[in-house]
Amino acid sequence: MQIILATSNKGKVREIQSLFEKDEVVPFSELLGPMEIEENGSTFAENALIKARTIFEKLGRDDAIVISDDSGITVPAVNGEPGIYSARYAGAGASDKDNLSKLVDELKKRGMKEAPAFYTAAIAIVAPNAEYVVHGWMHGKAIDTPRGEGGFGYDPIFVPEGFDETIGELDPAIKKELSHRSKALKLAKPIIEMLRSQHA
Ligand SMILES: O=c1nc[nH]c2c1ncn2[C@H]1C[C@H](O)[C@@H](COP(=O)(O)OP(=O)(O)OP(=O)(O)O)O1
Ligand SMILES: [Mg+2]
Repeated sequence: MQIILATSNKGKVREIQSLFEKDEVVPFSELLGPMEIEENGSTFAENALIKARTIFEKLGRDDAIVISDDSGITVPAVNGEPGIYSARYAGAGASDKDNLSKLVDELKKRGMKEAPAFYTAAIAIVAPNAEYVVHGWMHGKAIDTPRGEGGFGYDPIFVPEGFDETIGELDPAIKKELSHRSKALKLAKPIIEMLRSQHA
C-alpha cells in the first residue's frame, strides 16, 4: 500500500521522507494538486485526523495509507503559546519568519532571553476502516535571538535539551534522532506495517 502524506509543508515532507525508504512516501499534492485544509480542531490530534481524513476521502482509494502531521511549539511562560496555533501565530497566512518574530517579541516583552519550550507532533494514520494517532515531543528552550539556517519554522530559536546550539545550527542528523516528529513516526511505523500486512 502506498503511503500518502497529507501535508503541504516542505520541511515536514523532507523530514518524513528521510525516515522512510526512497519514494515510499508521496506528498498528496503530487496526486491531487494543492489544497487548503481547514484545521479547526482543538488539539494536535484532532487537527492531524482532520488532515489525514480529508486526504483519504479525496483520494477515494481503498489501497492507500494516509499519514499527516500536526505540530507546534509550546512556551509555558508565554501562556502556553503558540501551541496548536503555531502556523498562524502572527495571523492567517503568516510566514515561518513572521511567526518566529512574534514569539521573539513575546519573549522580549516579558524580559526573557530564553524560556523552557517544547515541540509536539501528532501523526495521524488513516486507512480503510482504521484510524490511529500517535505523539512525540522534543523538550528544550526558546531563545530571543535566531541562529542558523537549518530545519524550518521555529528551529532557529529552539535549543534542544543537552545542547547549546539551535536546531538551525545543529547537524540535521541530530534533529532526525531527537525530534518530536521522529519520535512519533517511530510509533507510527509498526502501525503502518500492520496495516500493510492486513492488505497484502
Ligand atoms: O520541527 C519543527 N521545527 C520548526 N517548527 C516546527 C516544527 N514542527 C512544527 N513546527 C511549527 C511550524 C508551523 O508554524 C507549525 C506547524 O503547523 P501545522 O499546521 O502542523 O503545519 P503546516 O501548516 O506548516 O503544514 P500542514 O498543516 O500542511 O501539515 O509548527
Ligand atoms: Mg497547517
